[in-house]
Amino acid sequence: MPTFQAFVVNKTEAEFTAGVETLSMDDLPEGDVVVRVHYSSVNYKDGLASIPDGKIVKTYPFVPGIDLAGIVVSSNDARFREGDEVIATGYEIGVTHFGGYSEYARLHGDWLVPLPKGLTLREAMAIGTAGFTAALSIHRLEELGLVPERGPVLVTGATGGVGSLAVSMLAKRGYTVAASTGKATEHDYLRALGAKEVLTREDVTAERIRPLDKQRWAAAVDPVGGRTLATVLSRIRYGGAVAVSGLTGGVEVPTTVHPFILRGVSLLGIDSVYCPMDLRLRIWEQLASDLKPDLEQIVHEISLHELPGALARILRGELRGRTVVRLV
Ligand SMILES: C=CC(=O)SCCNC(=O)CCNC(=O)[C@H](O)C(C)(C)COP(=O)(O)OP(=O)(O)OC[C@H]1O[C@@H](n2cnc3c(N)ncnc32)[C@H](O)[C@@H]1OP(=O)(O)O
Ligand SMILES: NC(=O)C1=CN([C@@H]2O[C@H](COP(=O)(O)OP(=O)(O)OC[C@H]3O[C@@H](n4cnc5c(N)ncnc54)[C@H](O)[C@@H]3O)[C@@H](O)[C@H]2O)C=CC1
Repeated sequence: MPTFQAFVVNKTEAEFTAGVETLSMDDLPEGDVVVRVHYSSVNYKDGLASIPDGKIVKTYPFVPGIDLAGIVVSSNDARFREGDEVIATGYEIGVTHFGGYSEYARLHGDWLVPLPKGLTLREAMAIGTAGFTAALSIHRLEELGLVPERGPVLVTGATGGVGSLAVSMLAKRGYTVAASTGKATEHDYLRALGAKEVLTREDVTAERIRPLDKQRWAAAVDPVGGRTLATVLSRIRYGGAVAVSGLTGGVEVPTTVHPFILRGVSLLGIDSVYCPMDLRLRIWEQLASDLKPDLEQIVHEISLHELPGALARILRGELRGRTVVRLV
């Protein structure tokens, strides 16, 4: 039986291990489509899946990787045929179902998105869950009426995956982008992506969060959460909105009702994982066309063997932009 390489995490009462192992097709979970994975990517959630108490992985041994893109090698699902290029992100992938850090994956056809014209498999993974989340955030804000004329849009955690892609997409769409980062060395990177103003983490995370503060931004894309989200809510302009997707800055949000009831501010929750397939397909089409970000400035490529270092770095907030994992 043919064997292949995968990054496997295992947790027993005695120890936690993580590393590249040789697997066979019989090790893969059930599913109707087998994919030769060409690229995967590194997301914050994958970082959590690679540590003992990340609360992502439920059963061990396990292959993490919430994103993958590759070519169908066999299919019992009439919608997919050998040779089709596909993307899979979210659902149970890399959480309860073996994920993308593997040369082969067996998946449910319901989770697969045909690779849209205008994207390569590598570009699809440079976007990945992070870019999909940034695009979904922009889509939800625009559904609520956001247009460039409304005023500047803030992106928090701006050098990260969601953040970098949001800055690039918003700037290409004509928005005036303010980007906040804790990395003093990355201001030029953010300006190159299209940010007009670069703020520090402290600028957007107040020591004392006021119920209402000076109105600054028409909207915000926020993958940070925590005290940053509470501060940003108090500074959103009348009728504006914040699309929150993440928790790198913490899960407790010490806000009040005031921004919501006195300024009509909306808080939009962004979930990429169970995003319905019809909307998912529309967002990927946009990512391949009018929302396609400038990926080459953002992407960095690694091998399966370099994953442990990248996963540790994303948890320390040290990765810049997007990291794709090459499996071919
Ligand atoms: C790409 C996406 C992301 O990056 S999202 C950010 C990464 N995700 C996380 O950090 C979440 C990690 N999980 C946790 O911290 C915990 O599971 C929890 C705080 C979300 C909930 O913990 P708790 O111990 O309070 O409850 P349970 O784990 O028993 O779950 C209660 C209830 O919620 C359902 N649930 C759990 N996780 C999720 C999820 N990710 N999405 C949707 N629903 C979830 C779980 O099934 C339980 O429901 P029930 O009907 O009672 O079975
Ligand atoms: N809701 C959803 O469907 C999704 C949620 N997410 C969440 O979004 C967040 C970002 O994900 P990625 O872009 O993949 O991660 P990333 O690590 O690439 O980006 C996170 C950014 O936050 C910054 N950061 C870290 N600690 C911080 C702090 N205390 N205060 C302010 N900034 C801080 C980092 O420096 C980095 O720039 C994560 O919490 C992730 O779980 C990501 C994708 C989908």
